[in-house]
Amino acid sequence: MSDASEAAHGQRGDAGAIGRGFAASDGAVGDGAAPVLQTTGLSRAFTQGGETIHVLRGVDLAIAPGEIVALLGPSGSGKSTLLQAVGLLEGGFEGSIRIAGTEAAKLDAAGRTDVRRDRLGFVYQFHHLLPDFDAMENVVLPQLIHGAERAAAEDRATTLLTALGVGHRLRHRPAQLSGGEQQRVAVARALANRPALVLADEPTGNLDEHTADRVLGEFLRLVREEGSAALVATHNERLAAKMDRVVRLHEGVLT
Ligand SMILES: Nc1ncnc2c1ncn2[C@@H]1O[C@H](COP(=O)(O)OP(=O)(O)OP(=O)(O)O)[C@@H](O)[C@H]1O
Repeated sequence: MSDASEAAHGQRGDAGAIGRGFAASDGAVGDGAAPVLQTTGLSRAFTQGGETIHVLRGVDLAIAPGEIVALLGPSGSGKSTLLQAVGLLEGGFEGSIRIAGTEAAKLDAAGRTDVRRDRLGFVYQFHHLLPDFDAMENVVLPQLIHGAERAAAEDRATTLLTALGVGHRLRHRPAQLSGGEQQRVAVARALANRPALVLADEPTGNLDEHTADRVLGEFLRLVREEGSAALVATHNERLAAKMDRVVRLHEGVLT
């Protein structure tokens, strides 16, 4: 995937071909009862300056289709590390990650890119929108990369951006949008290709409390309407309580 298309998806990671259909699977895809995400014994350690930190120490997590799960934990507890692992953005972990039935360990770089593009949506604390493109194009581009026709992609972008309350800002570039508006565009982009699972890392962390509440409320409503599942890392207990389930990272495992 080119830098531009990675950025269009709001993701980073290893390279792979654009426009190839997602085919790799070893089982549960299409089975509505199967988890969209299942990690088993997921572990990750970092060695720095001779010291090894065991950040994840056997994380077992299953998320059902359409389920919205809050991932809580203090700073440094490993929330971002967990999201990067399940987003197939980082290697170096042990254990199993299955996304819609596909075992990540069995995928090569191109296969991981396909899963990210076809199954996952990403929202970060900072929007990572393409600065030279307006709101509409930021939501259209990932759909074009995914193989959509431009007219259909523009219709969907307009629908999503309007549902998020930024339908009057379609032709504004990111720098011409407020922080809350930028995050709403990032949410629309994450949902554009109807991902099975949205991974959100402090999606409202850079917004004031009032705006964070509104954007998170709109994010949750839209994710529910779209039928996607979500794993949302946050420090905020109050925001976490609005989700279907709360899991907590403590000393490398979920409690
Ligand atoms: N590439 C890396 N090399 C070395 N250590 C790392 C690396 N990435 C993360 N860590 C360490 O792993 C631990 C967990 O980091 P992580 O960013 O996952 O925490 P977090 O819960 O998301 O924190 P925050 O809420 O502050 O964003 C931290 O102690 C961090 O220093």
